[in-house]
Amino acid sequence: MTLTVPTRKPPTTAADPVFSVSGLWKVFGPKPERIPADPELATLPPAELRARTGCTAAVRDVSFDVRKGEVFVVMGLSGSGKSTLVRCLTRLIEPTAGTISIDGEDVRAMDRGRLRELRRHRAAMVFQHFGLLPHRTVLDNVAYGLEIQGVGRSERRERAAEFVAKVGLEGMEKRRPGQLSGGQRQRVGLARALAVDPEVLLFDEPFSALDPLIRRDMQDEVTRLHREEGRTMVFITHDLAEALKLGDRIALMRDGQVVQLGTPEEIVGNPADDYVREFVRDVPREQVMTCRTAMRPLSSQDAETGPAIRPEATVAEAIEAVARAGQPARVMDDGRCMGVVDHEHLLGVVAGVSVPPAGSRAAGAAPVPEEAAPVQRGPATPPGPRATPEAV
Ligand SMILES: Nc1ncnc2c1ncn2[C@@H]1O[C@H](COP(=O)(O)OP(=O)(O)OP(=O)(O)O)[C@@H](O)[C@H]1O
Repeated sequence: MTLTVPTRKPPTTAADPVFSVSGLWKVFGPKPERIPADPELATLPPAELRARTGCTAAVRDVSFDVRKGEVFVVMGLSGSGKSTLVRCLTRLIEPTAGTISIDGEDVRAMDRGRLRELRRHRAAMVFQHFGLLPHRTVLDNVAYGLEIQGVGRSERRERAAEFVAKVGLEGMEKRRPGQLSGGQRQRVGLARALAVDPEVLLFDEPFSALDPLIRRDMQDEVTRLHREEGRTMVFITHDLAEALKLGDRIALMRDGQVVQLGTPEEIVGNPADDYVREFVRDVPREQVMTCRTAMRPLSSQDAETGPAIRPEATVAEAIEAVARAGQPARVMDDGRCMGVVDHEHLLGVVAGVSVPPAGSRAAGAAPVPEEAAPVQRGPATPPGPRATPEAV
């Protein structure tokens, strides 16, 4: 797996939730309400639940917050419940049980008018097939969402032109969707969603139909827009590399449940169970783990000199700095030395083993494996995408 993860942002710490979801269920099938209400049925494995009740629990007792300004990725294999979960947020699918709020307002209590307002102004969905209007120009397609909102013609054309430029389509305003490539059409859809200035953008696998190069371009575009605008985004994907690249936090789903919710670094560095461990086993750890995790405390034997590196720099960047300098790097935050990254600890992160702090063990002693069982790196059948051997 090749990952082009830029230096990570510091983790989002703002507690402000935009969406707040608690105990959410969506059950498809006859008399769905009885499933969450009955402790015995609620805990049946999916196949048994289907056999006994004819129901599928697409979302099972899920709770999470989406924080202001973060990219929150919902990730999982096909059928794990990602689309159902995200559609429940704006009630494009009606939840069976649980609570959802946006900025503290109860979404399940909203009437039709309020729901329409929610979907048009506050939480716009960007679909895989953008549904562009074929007979309208690029500019008019982008202006369409504003037209629905009742914005006047000259203002909406002005705003649309601004967003056409923002997604890199300047000069193509007069073309029709049929005269654009797949990637350009995606950009039009993105501009249309951005133009209505929603508080949250919900992306449903928007790039999965694109070829890999255009896909990478679009991922970079989303990263850039997010950096420039700080807009809250919920992003569905089944692609682990995409999740790690875009997500501030990732909710990893399996059979309707969130099996782990955390930063990419938490998920790769500290998988919650064997399923997650298997999922992330081929991730190039040095591109996800940061100096914050790899550093050891400063010791009295450390030299006063050496390169300085930020805590959120990736281990890959630290390896380069340490290799160039030929000595450990100091992890600096606001002029303060938080610790040191040396070649031993950096290698420990890459190998997936934890190395005790300098001075706490005899020289030459072996590093301590993270798990009791030896770390296995041989081929297996992971549930997620495979890495190419040369990329690992
Ligand atoms: N309308 C429906 N009626 C019955 N079952 C449904 C319905 N919609 C979804 N499901 C089932 O709910 C489960 C979750 O589906 P969902 O589409 O949310 O998964 P997903 O993770 O988004 O999958 P994909 O990546 O393939 O889109 C699946 O088992 C699916 O078959």
